[in-house]
Amino acid sequence: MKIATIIPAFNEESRIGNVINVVKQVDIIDEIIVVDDGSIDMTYKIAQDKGVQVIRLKENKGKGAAIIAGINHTKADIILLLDADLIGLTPKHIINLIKPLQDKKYQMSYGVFCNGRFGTDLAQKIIPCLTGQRAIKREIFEKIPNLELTRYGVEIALTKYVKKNNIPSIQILLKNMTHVTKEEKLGLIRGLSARIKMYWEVLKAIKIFKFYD
Ligand SMILES: O=c1ccn([C@@H]2O[C@H](COP(=O)(O)OP(=O)(O)O)[C@@H](O)[C@H]2O)c(=O)[nH]1
Ligand SMILES: O=C(O)[C@@H](COP(=O)(O)O)O[C@H]1O[C@H](CO)[C@@H](O)[C@H](O)[C@H]1O
Repeated sequence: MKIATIIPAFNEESRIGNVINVVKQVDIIDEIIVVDDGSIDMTYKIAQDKGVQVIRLKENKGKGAAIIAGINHTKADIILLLDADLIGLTPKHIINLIKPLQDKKYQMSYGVFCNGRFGTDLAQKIIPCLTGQRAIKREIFEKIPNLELTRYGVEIALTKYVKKNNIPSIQILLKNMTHVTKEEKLGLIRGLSARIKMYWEVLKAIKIFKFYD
């Protein structure tokens, strides 16, 4: 089974290189696709210089659209989604996410931070489905309408669909991992505002995808 890693990235110039370096160490990964979602920093150039496939969206269309743009660029059977701002990612984390699908026991795995940092651990303990670290069979994406419109709601849409259709999925603990928060990226005020916008998009996805309930 072909495996493609898709990394949606919006203004991640100082973080994306580390994530790409780790993915490149995992030899079961056939493709690495970074989707630059309308960044205004050097995300595109840094990813390109790492020698991976980079898709550049002319304007920011949101995480859901970025992921779909990446999926439309590959024929891989298994899609590994990773955020561009991860801290502590190792090849073992990646293999642990992919193995349940390679063994054909599950069609989706989703990673939950633990022993990383209190804040990000807690956030994912409270709402484990809000995680960008997932391995998913490609055909699942093809069955969910309008994923490209979900922005930060993409994880909700995926989770709802999998639950609604009793698709076997498994939670994978991502030990000693965390990610850079919006406040750390943008400062307190802009970070908080971006967080509120994110949770609004998540709530909209819960409402839109209600019929998957
Ligand atoms: O409009 C957006 C917003 C976010 N992202 C990417 O989606 C991932 C998760 O976003 P973010 O880090 O903001 O979410 P958080 O992990 O902070 O909830 C990161 O790789 C972002 O660069 C994106 O591609 N487009
Ligand atoms: O962990 C969380 O509470 C949120 C917000 O993380 P930040 O503190 O803003 O980095 O991030 C999760 O939810 C997002 C929306 O579904 C996903 O895009 C992230 O991948 C996920 O880490």
